[in-house]
Amino acid sequence: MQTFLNTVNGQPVAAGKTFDSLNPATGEVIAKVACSSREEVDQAIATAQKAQPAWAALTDAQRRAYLIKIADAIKAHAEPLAEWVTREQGKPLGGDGRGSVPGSRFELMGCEGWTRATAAIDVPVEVVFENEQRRDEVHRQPYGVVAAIAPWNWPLLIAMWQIVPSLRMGNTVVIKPSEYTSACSLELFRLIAEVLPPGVLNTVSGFGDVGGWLSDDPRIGKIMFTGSASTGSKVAAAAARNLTPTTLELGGNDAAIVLPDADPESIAMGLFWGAFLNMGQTCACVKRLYVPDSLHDQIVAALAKLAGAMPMGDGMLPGTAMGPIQNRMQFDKVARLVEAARSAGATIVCGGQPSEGPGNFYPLTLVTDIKDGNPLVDEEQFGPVLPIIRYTDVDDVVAKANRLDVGLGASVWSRDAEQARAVAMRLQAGTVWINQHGVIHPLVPFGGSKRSGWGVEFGVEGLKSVTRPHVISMQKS
Ligand SMILES: NC(=O)C1=CN([C@@H]2O[C@H](COP(=O)(O)OP(=O)(O)OC[C@H]3O[C@@H](n4cnc5c(N)ncnc54)[C@H](O)[C@@H]3O)[C@@H](O)[C@H]2O)C=CC1
Ligand SMILES: O=Cc1ccc(S(=O)(=O)O)cc1
Repeated sequence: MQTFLNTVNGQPVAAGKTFDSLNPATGEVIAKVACSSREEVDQAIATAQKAQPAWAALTDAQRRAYLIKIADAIKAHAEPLAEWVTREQGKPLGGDGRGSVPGSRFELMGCEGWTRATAAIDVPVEVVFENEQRRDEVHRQPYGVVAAIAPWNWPLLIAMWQIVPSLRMGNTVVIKPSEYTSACSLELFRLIAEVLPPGVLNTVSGFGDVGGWLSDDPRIGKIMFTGSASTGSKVAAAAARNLTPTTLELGGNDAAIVLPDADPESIAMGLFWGAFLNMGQTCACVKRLYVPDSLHDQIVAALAKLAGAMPMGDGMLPGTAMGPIQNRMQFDKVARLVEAARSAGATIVCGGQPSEGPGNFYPLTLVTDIKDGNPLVDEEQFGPVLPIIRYTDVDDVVAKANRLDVGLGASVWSRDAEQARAVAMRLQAGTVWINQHGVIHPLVPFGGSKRSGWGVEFGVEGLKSVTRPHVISMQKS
């Protein structure tokens, strides 16, 4: 069985302790993964620190050229990487074209596309003030070593969102993948490190303690964390001790509001994938669907029809549209929330019973006759379950959408763009989509409001977030 190793200074690090990586579709052990010791974390940070000045001294054009090499390497290895993602994360291989199931190949296409798009962004020097006496320019300087801590839901894509902007702006990186998806991640990082100067991208792996050692190190110039709010708050506490600037991308509980003029048939597919992309294991998935009384039955029927048409199984098998839940912790959470809803009298329209046999398979589940306050509505399920809640009054539904302490995304669905925009403007979320949900873009800032995070990723703002401003202020006369 293959053991996946860390890469430090461009070299594999011999494994001391290892842990198992499981296939969520079968429960089988598919790989061994090195577990970093405290000394190895220390060494990875020291290596990144040593390599950083030379990396920052390259011109922006040279670093952009490295990003293109990274994109080319991803493209060249996309298929085996996609297979590892499917075996370890569970999402189906799917396709990479319009109309195909968005699975591992889609994730790899995103990794490549995001890298190329980030290489193409300009971050010009800003002249913020100029008159006859003075000129003030804002340049950007890298923070130094970025500590990146990644989750298991989109293990490669989210890691790329941390690595690529950091490198582009002259930082070096130490990244820790989730313990649930380390094999596919370490393989990607190894391939990327191969095309970079030694020490520019380094990896550590293991459990929460490894993430803790990394985020609590005073040599770290910037932390980029994606994961749960509870871990995010531990990372923030470590960052506070060292005064380390930190970006946090945490969970959400996105509301989608269908307005009474919407056409159920034409929005059903967008709502479906908005809720069930990656089996709902996506931060910016619809987690609560609010529908007007007048459209309730039509929307429920249209979503149930789509749910019934999605074959679920091992993502390596052709034709699979939906895979397993990635891990038992998440599976148990989903099962508990559905049971809580059922015992409170909710209707389980479809799904609701875990499949027999090996693997973390949980059917696509639609739940109606449920209200705000039920744990299935109020807690982020992060799985293949969607509560559908009736409403009659738009002011009331806006208040419901805004009542939780998280605010990553939200969406409004209507035939009338202006009416939808007016509702969108009242929603408390980092992004409010209209007639789509979770459709992120490499040039558009993405981040949470309230307790869904700190800061944004993507676009110019994302690049600025891995730098500090450096003001050059000149007297002219
Ligand atoms: N915003 C997002 O993109 C994501 C949010 N989530 C949310 O998080 C929940 C649990 O997902 P997990 O991946 O288990 O999240 P998690 O927060 O437990 O883990 C995320 C990463 O943090 C690391 N970590 C754990 N303890 C740490 C510590 N004390 N210091 C530093 N790093 C530490 C983990 O090893 C992993 O690499 C989900 O139910 C979902 O609600 C999960 C994945 C992505
Ligand atoms: O399209 C892919 C995609 C969309 C959202 C996210 S998350 O919200 O950051 O989890 C991940 C991948």
